[in-house]
Amino acid sequence: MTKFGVDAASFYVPSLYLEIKDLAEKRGIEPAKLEKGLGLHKMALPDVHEDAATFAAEALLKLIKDYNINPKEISRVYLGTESALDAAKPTATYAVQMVEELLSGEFGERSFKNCDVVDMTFACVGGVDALHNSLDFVRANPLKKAIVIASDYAKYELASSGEYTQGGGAVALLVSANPRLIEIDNNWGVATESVFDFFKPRRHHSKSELNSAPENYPDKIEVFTDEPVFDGQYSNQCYQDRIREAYQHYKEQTFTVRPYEDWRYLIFHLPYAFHGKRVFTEIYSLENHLDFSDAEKQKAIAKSEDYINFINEKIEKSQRASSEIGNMYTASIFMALLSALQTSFNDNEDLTEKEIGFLAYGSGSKSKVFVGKISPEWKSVVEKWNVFESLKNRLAIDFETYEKLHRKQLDSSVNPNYKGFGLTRVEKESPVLKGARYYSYQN
Ligand SMILES: CC(=O)CC(=O)SCCNC(=O)CCNC(=O)[C@H](O)C(C)(C)COP(=O)(O)OP(=O)(O)OC[C@H]1O[C@@H](n2cnc3c(N)ncnc32)[C@H](O)[C@@H]1OP(=O)(O)O
Repeated sequence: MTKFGVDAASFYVPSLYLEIKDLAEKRGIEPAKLEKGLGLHKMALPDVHEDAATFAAEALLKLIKDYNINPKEISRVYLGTESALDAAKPTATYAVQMVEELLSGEFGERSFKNCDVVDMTFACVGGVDALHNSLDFVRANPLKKAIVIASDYAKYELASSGEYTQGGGAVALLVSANPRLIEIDNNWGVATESVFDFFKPRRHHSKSELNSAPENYPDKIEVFTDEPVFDGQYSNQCYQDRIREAYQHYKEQTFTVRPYEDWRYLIFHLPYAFHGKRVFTEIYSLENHLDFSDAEKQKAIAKSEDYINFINEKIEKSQRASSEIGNMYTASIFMALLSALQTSFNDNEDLTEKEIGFLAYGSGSKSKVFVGKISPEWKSVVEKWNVFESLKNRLAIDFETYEKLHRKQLDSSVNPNYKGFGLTRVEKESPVLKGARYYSYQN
């Protein structure tokens, strides 16, 4: 029987970061809470010229180059994002155009001309929705290939309780038959409930509240902001509830008992590095008939030797990249996979035929639980990544620069050696092009 899944993968993380201890010091937070309590070390930040479209374009370009893909062979580019730049024109169109123009010498003009391009939005689970959809597509059309991109900038209000869980970047996946990285099984546990744990409504702002309102804006305007309305502890609870329900749904469909025991890695959506291990205690307790009825008992389970051994074996390696990057919203779950596989690769572990369990979550809210099996050729895909080496080649910025970047008060790139895709201009004058975004590539 033909197998379907992820044939290749690439990622992009912006070159700037802020040390979490610098943020902790300025905000009067104990660094140990962030480092040892939540697993945070560095927070990736977009430079002045970067956004979710340039992140996506960088990951797409890398995928095409590293795995010798001809864009004309790609039938779909589906982008999961909750950092869309426009409420009508998909961010994916900007990313595809950037790559098309850069590669026109090699592949001719409009190499994605016959490609179906669209964005999918459901908070952090939108990338998994794009993957699910693209897998259905290749299962129905086994000779065709799709690219899924997950790209986001996780931005929170300055000095809010979300500020230390910021981050950003993108992951791109090639989806096809006979995949070289991981085959994805077609059983999906799903759980949905409409809640307000984290969302980005249209909000009324007065001009003075906005960092970058143009001169001629009316005093009260309605805008999408890139900073969410959220309730942190409630969002943790919604995440825990949805993954429990989706995991249960997965079990009902697959007639499995304690499936997580067969999974080499548990790959979670990670809003911060330690989130997966903090919330999985409930499923672990249910599966092992442990008393989870009050906070004290829950703490005891989290601190038990059995649970700590379980984390060290099945979760810890997936957290490592997150500690260095922070939240990537839609891309976080895929980066957790890259982190685990890169670590196994570096440790010379043979993962062939090993099962990987995925527990995805998007606020608002939905979870999907699904399983993959590592392909025999997985190392030929992973050898292109160098996840941890590439994260070492970034530039630390100071707290003052971070605040200015956040407030959009800077005009030129912070990284003096910046190269790659960048926003060059947003049209302000022409009535028929007002708001149009123009990008270029800097060598
Ligand atoms: C947004 C998405 O991407 C979608 C989702 O996943 S929703 C779920 C996550 N929600 C978010 O990320 C929303 C934005 N972020 C936030 O709201 C908040 O940053 C947060 C909810 C993630 C964390 O909230 P918080 O109140 O700062 O932290 P809190 O939940 O109390 O946890 C602190 C941890 O540090 C530990 N800690 C505190 N001080 C410590 C110290 N000195 N040394 C070691 N550990 C310490 C605490 O014990 C606690 O860990 P345990 O519960 O495991 O013991």
